[in-house]
Amino acid sequence: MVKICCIGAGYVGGPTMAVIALKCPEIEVVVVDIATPRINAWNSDHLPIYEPGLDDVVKQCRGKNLFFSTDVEKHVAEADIVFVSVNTPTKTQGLGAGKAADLTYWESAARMIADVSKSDKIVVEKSTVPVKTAEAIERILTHNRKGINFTILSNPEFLAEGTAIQDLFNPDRVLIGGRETPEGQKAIHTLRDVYAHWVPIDRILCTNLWSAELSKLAANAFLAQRISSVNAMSALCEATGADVYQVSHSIGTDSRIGPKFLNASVGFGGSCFQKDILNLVYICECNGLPEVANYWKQVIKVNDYQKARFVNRVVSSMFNTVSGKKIAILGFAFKKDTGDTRETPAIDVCKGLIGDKAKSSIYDPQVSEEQILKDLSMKKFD
Ligand SMILES: NC(=O)C1=CN([C@@H]2O[C@H](COP(=O)(O)OP(=O)(O)OC[C@H]3O[C@@H](n4cnc5c(N)ncnc54)[C@H](O)[C@@H]3O)[C@@H](O)[C@H]2O)C=CC1
Ligand SMILES: O=C(O)[C@H]1O[C@H](OP(=O)(O)OP(=O)(O)OC[C@H]2O[C@@H](n3ccc(=O)[nH]c3=O)[C@H](O)[C@@H]2O)[C@H](O)[C@@H](O)[C@@H]1O
Repeated sequence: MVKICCIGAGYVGGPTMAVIALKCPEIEVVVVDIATPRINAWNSDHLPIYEPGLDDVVKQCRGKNLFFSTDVEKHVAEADIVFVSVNTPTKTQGLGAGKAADLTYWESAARMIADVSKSDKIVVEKSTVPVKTAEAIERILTHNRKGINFTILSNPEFLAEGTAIQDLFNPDRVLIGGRETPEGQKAIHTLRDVYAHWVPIDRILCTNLWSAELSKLAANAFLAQRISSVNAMSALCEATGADVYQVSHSIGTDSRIGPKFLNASVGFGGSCFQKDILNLVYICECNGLPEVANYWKQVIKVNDYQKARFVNRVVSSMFNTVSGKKIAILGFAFKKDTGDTRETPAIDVCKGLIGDKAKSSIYDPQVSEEQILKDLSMKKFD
């Protein structure tokens, strides 16, 4: 029996592994995490994340071939394939602070894998990481390998929160990058066979390691860039009397542009778009490409502009002050069908309104009052 262990029971690790377990009944999947409350929640009736359809999938396979555990070392040691799906937030201190990805969690997971392994393993980068991370991880893994062979693959995840289960059941593509060596190609085939249980083979794209790593950052940058483009247009629409919905629809019917991701908004949020673009900007700067870095930086600048513009419009439309005025804010998470508030534009909007002394009443069916208060009390980079 093939054994899979996934390090990191978060928004990606949990749903992804639950779907692998469901679709591959002959594979044992164990999701491990250092956060005991999170693992306890995965083992309870109240899963730690809200995602439509997730409860059903977990209920079908938990205790059969899907397990959640805090015994990280034991399950990593026993696994044939180790997915690493730990968080890779923006660095808040030191070199590259405010831009570069913080790989502390990744590095400590890699060191632990190297320490506890007693058999050959395929180590899969599931987290979004800077291009060339696999090279550094390989160095860590092979440093004290005691004759053990580690083969590293990049298999970035493209699910969106709120539709994770649907995206995992029916992905546009699965991307697997590996070394162009016999061992690398063999590992790619092993992982491809896992996904081939339910994903048509022509949707499983196999590339070299660096293309897979960079494609993930590029995909998020392109998606976010569309939103900033339409949001920039929305400012011009407001100035000229054009209607941004009509403009979006009109351009989206051009099959070369396509209709998706053209909804003007208060700005994109979520744990990844901003983080991944900042990371891309940093990589460009490190590679001596300031023009390319500046191009992508603009996507974030327009997003910040859109959030500020929204608050200013609300305030100016109410006689230039919202002081003492009661404002209802419906929805606090960064999008519908999730309870995730990481980088939600609602934080900037609420802070802007509260800063002007509005009396805000905030409600979101998936976000607790405690979480809202915590988010509103934090400074950026807390
Ligand atoms: N959230 C999303 O929709 C998507 C996220 N990603 C990427 O996937 C990665 C994970 O993201 P999320 O699941 O959202 O993060 P998360 O923060 O929800 O989960 C990460 C988990 O890893 C655990 N962890 C950290 N270090 C550990 C260690 N050494 N050993 C065991 N557990 C450890 C943490 O306790 C946490 O529960 C990130 O790189 C992110 O950019 C990619 C696609 C979609
Ligand atoms: O790497 C990641 O974390 C993921 O990031 C995004 O997924 P996610 O952030 O979960 O959600 P999206 O549906 O992409 O929405 C992101 C933000 O953009 C906003 N948005 C989206 C679409 C649009 O047309 N306009 C717009 O403002 C949403 O409201 C939301 O705040 C990508 O869509 C996923 O493919 C990727 O795997």
